Amino acid sequence: MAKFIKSFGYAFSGIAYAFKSQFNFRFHIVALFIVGLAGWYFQLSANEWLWIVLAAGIVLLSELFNTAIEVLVDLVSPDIHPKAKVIKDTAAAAVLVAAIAAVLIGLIIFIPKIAHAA
Ligand SMILES: Nc1ncnc2c1ncn2[C@@H]1O[C@H](COP(=O)(O)OP(=O)(O)OP(=O)(O)O)[C@@H](O)[C@H]1O
Repeated sequence: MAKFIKSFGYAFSGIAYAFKSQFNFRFHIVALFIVGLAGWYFQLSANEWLWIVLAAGIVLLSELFNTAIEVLVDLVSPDIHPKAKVIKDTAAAAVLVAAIAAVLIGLIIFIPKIAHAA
């Protein structure tokens, strides 16, 4: 049990590192908070919340992997290397793809509600 709790501590320290070091991670947390407030205001259905949770999870997951990959590349290749560039750029692209999907999901859910309220 102590080992299980300890592993949570390690995971939270990873989240804390990403939060402190990555502007994008903080930006996505703020965006998620705003989406949460909007969801509460528009009284989203359970299905709509599921999509929001999935989108947010994928964005934060990709941010955390991107952070881990950046640190790993800096560790193994502190000097400039074309492959280090490809690895970092591809990891960043994964975040971009997740963020675009999340924005599209947000638009599909919120645009009809905003149009209806206007
Ligand atoms: N060792 C390297 N060799 C070649 N290109 C690199 C290297 N490190 C970084 N780069 C290039 O610079 C870009 C930015 O790298 P950096 O490590 O600053 O990441 P970042 O996305 O700006 O993250 P951070 O949030 O840490 O600033 C990378 O996407 C890559 O194109």
